[in-house]
Amino acid sequence: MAAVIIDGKAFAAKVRAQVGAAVTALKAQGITPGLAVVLVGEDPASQVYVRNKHRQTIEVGMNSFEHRLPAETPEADLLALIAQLNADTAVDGILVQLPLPAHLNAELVINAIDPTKDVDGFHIDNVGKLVTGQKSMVPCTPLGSLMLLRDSLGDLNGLEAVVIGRSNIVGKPMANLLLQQGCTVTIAHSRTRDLPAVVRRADIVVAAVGRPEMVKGEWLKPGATVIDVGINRIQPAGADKAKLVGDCDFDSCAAVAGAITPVPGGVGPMTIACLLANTLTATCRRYGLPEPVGLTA
Ligand SMILES: Nc1nc(=O)c2c([nH]1)NC[C@@H]1CN(c3ccc(C(=O)N[C@@H](CCC(=O)O)C(=O)O)cc3)C=[N+]21
Repeated sequence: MAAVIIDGKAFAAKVRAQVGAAVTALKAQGITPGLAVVLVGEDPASQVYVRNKHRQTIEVGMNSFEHRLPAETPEADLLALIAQLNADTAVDGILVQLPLPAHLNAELVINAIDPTKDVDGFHIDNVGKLVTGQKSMVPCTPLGSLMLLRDSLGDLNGLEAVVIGRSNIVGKPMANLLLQQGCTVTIAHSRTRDLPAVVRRADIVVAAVGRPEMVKGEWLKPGATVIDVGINRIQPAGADKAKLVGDCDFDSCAAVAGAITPVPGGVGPMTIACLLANTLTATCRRYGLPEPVGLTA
């Protein structure tokens, strides 16, 4: 069996086009959504992401406010910037790029963001709302993954889903979204006994562990839908260039799965598209306008 390759790049372009059309309509009413991105320090990977976010924010017609702070920024200064962005009426969404330098308390910083502007969905209010099924801002990577799953499978009710990874930014919110969709959800992690046997039950596998090519095709139930959230830069032996791989061993998984997301070109582009979708949603809620259709959980 050869799996369908889920084209996250193309799907993300469609999401951005829908966001762009909605932004055009908002602008006709005098509203321009604004996204503020805060980057502390000079992590090279983070710089690339922040640049991509900035470019795509402009492309959909939103205002992009970038704040680059030195790595040694005191916590009080960062909190002061967040307070300023919370109060700024031109700012509808705020994202503080993670990871933060070690001297900064990420939990404290995230929870200082106005939850209605928390387009990452990491604020404790949004986490609590997601878990209890209240309207919230939903983390971008899980939201993007859910959009791809719904597009591939339609109704998810009753399906067995295994999420590998229990992080606050992917594993836990993903599991909650799938539960809300009526899936029977298992969260597997580094302490899980016999991971291959657990994965073999799954109609849906979401791999978010950060271990290059860990999930093998032999682990999968034939026909399973595989969402690979991993983005790992590896240096293949003998090659001079680093290569991007997921948490799934793509070739062996694609031979068994019914559908699978590639890396790159799968979940990654959906993450940024959903950041823009969340910024649009936050703007609509703020002005009491109808929310965009199909861009929320
Ligand atoms: N507060 C916060 N929110 C985030 O959402 C957040 C963050 N911090 N810190 C870093 C991670 C990482 N992240 C990615 C976004 C897009 C791609 C993406 O577009 N990837 C492309 C290729 C990227 C490449 O070539 O390096 C792809 O998979 O096709 C990847 C990773 C968002 N993050």
